[in-house]
Formats: sequence, C-alpha cells, structure tokens
Amino acid sequence: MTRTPLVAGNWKMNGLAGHLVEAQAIAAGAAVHAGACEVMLCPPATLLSRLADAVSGTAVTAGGQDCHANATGAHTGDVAAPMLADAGARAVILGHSERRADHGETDADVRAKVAAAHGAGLVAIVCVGETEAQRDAGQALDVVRSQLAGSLPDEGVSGASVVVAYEPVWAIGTGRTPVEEDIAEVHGAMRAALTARYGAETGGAIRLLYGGSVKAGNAVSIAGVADVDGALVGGASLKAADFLPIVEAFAAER
Ligand SMILES: O=C[C@H](O)COP(=O)(O)O
Repeated sequence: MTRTPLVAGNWKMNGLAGHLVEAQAIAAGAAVHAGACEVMLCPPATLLSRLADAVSGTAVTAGGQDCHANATGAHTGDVAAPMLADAGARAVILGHSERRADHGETDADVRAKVAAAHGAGLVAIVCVGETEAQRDAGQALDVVRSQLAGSLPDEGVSGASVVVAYEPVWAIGTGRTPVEEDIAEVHGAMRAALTARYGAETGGAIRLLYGGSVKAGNAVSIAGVADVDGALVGGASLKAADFLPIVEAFAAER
C-alpha cells in the first residue's frame, strides 16, 4: 500500500496577518516536493480564509483546527465544519490533546465532529496520544487504542476521509520525542486496530502521522519509522526555514 506522506502544520493560537508571508514561503519551497509529499497549514480560524487565498494554486492546502459537531446554530464563538470548508479548508484537526484538555472534549465529542467534518467534505485529522503518566504506567497502547476506537465513527471512514495523528501529550512542545521503537509500536498497533475494524484496504490506506516536537533535526529518522506516513507539526511549522526541511525529509522517504 502506497500512502503519500502528509506534513501538516498546526499553527495553534499563533499568527496575525503578517505571518502569511511564512505561508507563502512554505508554498514556494514545497513546490518542488509536489507529488511526493502533501503539505497543509492549519492556521487559527481568523487567518484561514486569507491563508487559503495566499496558497491558492500552490501544492499547499489549508485546514482548520477544530469544528463544532453541528452545522449551524446558537453556539457563540464556535466554528462549524461547513464554515471551514467555505473559508477554503480541505481538512480539520479534531481531538487535539489541547482541545481535550482545555475544553474537556471526549472521544464521543470527537466522533461527532468527525461526522460533521465529513458532512462538509473535509478530511478529519484525528489526534490521539497518551499522557506521560499513562506511558509510565505502561498504558500507552491501551489509551491510544481506546481513543481511536471511540473517536472514529463506524461510517464514512476511508483513506481519503480520515488521517490519524499519534501525538504523545508529553512530547508536544517539550523537545522530547519517543524513541523510534516506541513510535513504531504505537503506529503498528493503530494500523492493526484500523485494519481489524475497517478491513485491510481501508486500514492500510489511512495515513498515520506522528506529532510532538518534530523538528528539522529529527524529521529524517522519524520519517523512516514503519507506518509513519507524515507529521503533524506545531512550533516548527511557524517558519518556512524550520518547516521545509521536515517536508523534505518526508518527501525523500516516499
Ligand atoms: O499539533 C501539533 C502538535 O501538538 C505538536 O506540537 P509541537 O510540534 O510544537 O510539539
């Protein structure tokens, strides 16, 4: 099964209009890797439309960072999946650990959001990952399997509609990463779980990203780990000079 790598940048709550020059520089630099690696930028909602316009016609696509489970309604401050699509998004990150922690999002909430994303024609990038205490207790695989089972719906899941991102909470923004064997173990377990639930074709087609302190300095080794089909990058996605070497590492791995 050939899976085109995806390197997605999650700008989180960072970025004003002036930051779009970095998106343009990323689009310019990623052009040479078109076909070998998909590249996506997920800015804050306030920048989504402008970023989508800024990268229009390039190999870079735009994504959102969250959506509401409903398509419309009285939900002050929330953003619906059709609004993201209308603003130019092709995908949306769902169930990020920062949303699970800051907003109490449960697996059931995430699953409803995945269905909403699919209803709007968006790819759902579903995040899972254990805390440090859970890893220390030997529970990492069980936690990830449980989050995966609860966060994905039974219907509408395909290699084109779902991407899974494994993000150990303790590796996010800390400069620490799991050893390659541990990443391989979790990704192998996720692949097995997806194949068991959705069948070999779908389970083999869904891309599995690693996220958590991915940098230029570790991207080559992470890209070489079995069943790692890309990266979800936070801090190092804010500047083209930091992000493009990561794109290059995954494009070269294809
Ligand atoms: O969504 C991205 C992740 O939370 C990783 O963030 P980070 O690359 O800053 O560690």
